[in-house]
Amino acid sequence: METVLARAGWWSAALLIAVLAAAAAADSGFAVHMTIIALAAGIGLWLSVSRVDYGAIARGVIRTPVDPGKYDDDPIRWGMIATVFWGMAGFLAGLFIALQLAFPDLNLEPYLNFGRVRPLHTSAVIFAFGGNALIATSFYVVQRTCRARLAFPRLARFVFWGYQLFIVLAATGYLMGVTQSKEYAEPEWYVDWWLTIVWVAYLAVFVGTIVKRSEPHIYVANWFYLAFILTVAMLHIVNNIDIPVSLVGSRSYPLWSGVQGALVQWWYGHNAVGFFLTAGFLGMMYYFVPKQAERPIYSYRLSIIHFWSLIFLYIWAGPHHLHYTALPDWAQTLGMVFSVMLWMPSWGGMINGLMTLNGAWDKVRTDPIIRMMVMALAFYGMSTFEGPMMSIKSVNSLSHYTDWTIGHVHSGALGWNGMITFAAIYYLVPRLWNRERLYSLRWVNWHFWLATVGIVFYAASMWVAGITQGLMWREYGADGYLVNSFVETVAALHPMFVLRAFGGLLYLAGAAIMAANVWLTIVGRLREEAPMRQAAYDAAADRPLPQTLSATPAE
Ligand code: HEM
Ligand code: HEM
Ligand SMILES: [Cu+2]
Repeated sequence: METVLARAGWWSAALLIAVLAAAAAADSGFAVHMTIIALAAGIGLWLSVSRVDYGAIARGVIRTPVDPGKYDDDPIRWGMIATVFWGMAGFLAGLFIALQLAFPDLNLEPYLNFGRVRPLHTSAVIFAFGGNALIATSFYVVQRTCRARLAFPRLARFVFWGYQLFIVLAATGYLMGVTQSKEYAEPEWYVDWWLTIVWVAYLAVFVGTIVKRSEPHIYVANWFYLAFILTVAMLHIVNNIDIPVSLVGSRSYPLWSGVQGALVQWWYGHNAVGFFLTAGFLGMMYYFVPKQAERPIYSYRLSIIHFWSLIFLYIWAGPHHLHYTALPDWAQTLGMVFSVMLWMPSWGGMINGLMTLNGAWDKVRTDPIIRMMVMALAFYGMSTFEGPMMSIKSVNSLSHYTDWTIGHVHSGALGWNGMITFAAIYYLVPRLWNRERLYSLRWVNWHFWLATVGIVFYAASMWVAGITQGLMWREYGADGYLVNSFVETVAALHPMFVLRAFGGLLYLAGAAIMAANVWLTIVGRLREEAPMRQAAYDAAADRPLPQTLSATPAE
């Protein structure tokens, strides 16, 4: 009883503060945000005093298995659903802005114009889709590899719900025009503060679980996850130091200004790629690839070298986003040199992942989940070759500001982050819900091909668009004047923008198939289907296998 009262007291206090802040708000964006927080607190209050067991209802809806199991998997199950949901939302927003670039009439002023939906897209895919995938998989992996239940279970639930609140505040803010205009760090100061609290709780749960482990060794995936959590905390705090104009308003001014501001921003932006989109997802790779392939990691020693060299080199490479700017030349060169060196550990990681399949390569033909993992690693390798190349100043003078960068971003994002996440989801969902298998493996294969063809359309059209743009911008006539006006370059890109949107549509369609597959697995349905490549196996049964297939690999 006492705890119910105490909880109701806390929720009421939060509700009261939010209502007062909404009433005193200096601008409408802040008022809307405080109203959202008040609503969240109101729901919390209702849940803590209500006699209806909403938890049981929720568990019924998402068919939580009765057996609680050895590990604390509830927040992971929610995280899987959130990942799929936000993924769909983020891809849809991506498709929408892609269509806006091709057909500008789609700019629906003011709430759905390109300038507002673009950060909605980037935050939805990186932080909502990627972030939920990282939090959920890290909680799964750390428990299994440490043989320990999550430390601080209440805090873990706070991390999940607090993070969703962060996403809602960020997304609604962009649509209302509440932004501090720092790319990938657009939320305003109070949303930043909230994320800091959630993130520290996340760190506490993760480290707490490692501390109470019953397995002496800390598996390498946990090192990558830990580097991701710690570094993102550091980046987030330093990049967001600012002074609010009013404590009840949404505006703020950053502490850093001028070229220092630019450097801090791109130290942040680049390492968000390095630690959010790379180190965290490598944590996923180091657990799920060996698991799905049922092979140990190719070289554990290489994984340690990979880890230390990657984190040491990444942190210096940020200035490659500021070539030919007011940033001192030596700093630009430093960024370039570290970027080129970064190629090596990146490929070390890719090779380590791919070679894990030694002795299991036949699975690429029969297991579409493995196929996705291989494709993810291939795109990881491709984008970490392309990146170092683009960081070379002379290359960057062509590629910078063009769609080449956009193509580079999406071969990493769609190919590497997307594919490895889809594979992890397909691995996890049947296990988390105690299902024999996925609803359909053949649907996974459909997803694989739609996504792959979608990426090819996206990346290829953006390479062409980028190089076209770069060359047209720099073309001088004999008279010394520029040959092309800007609008001519835009017109030249139109077909490429349409092709890119088509690629996005395919990618989204694949994800929709995944959402259906995941849901049907959760509700316990199984599609009747023959295993992949059954016909080939049946045929092979009648004749001797080719030499390469029958030979047992040397251990
Ligand atoms: C259906 C899939 C997707 C489509 C159609 C799509 C489309 C787009 C478009 C049109 C832009 C704006 C480009 C510009 O300003 O010229 C963009 C930017 C961006 N997208 Fe996507 N996107 C998709 C998926 C993703 C995913 C899954 C991620 C990350 C995991 C991602 C990350 C980004 C980032 C980081 C940017 C900003 C790039 C920059 O400023 O250089 N996108 N996207
Ligand atoms: C060795 C690894 C990598 C290096 C050295 C690298 C380098 C670069 C360079 C030089 C740019 C263009 C900067 C500009 O001209 O403005 C860039 C942009 C970008 N890269 Fe990479 N890249 C790497 C890997 C990746 C990966 C794996 C991803 C995604 C998963 C990624 C995501 C991005 C994003 C989002 C941008 C656009 C930033 C913006 O302007 O908004 N990069 N990268
Ligand atoms: Cu970078």
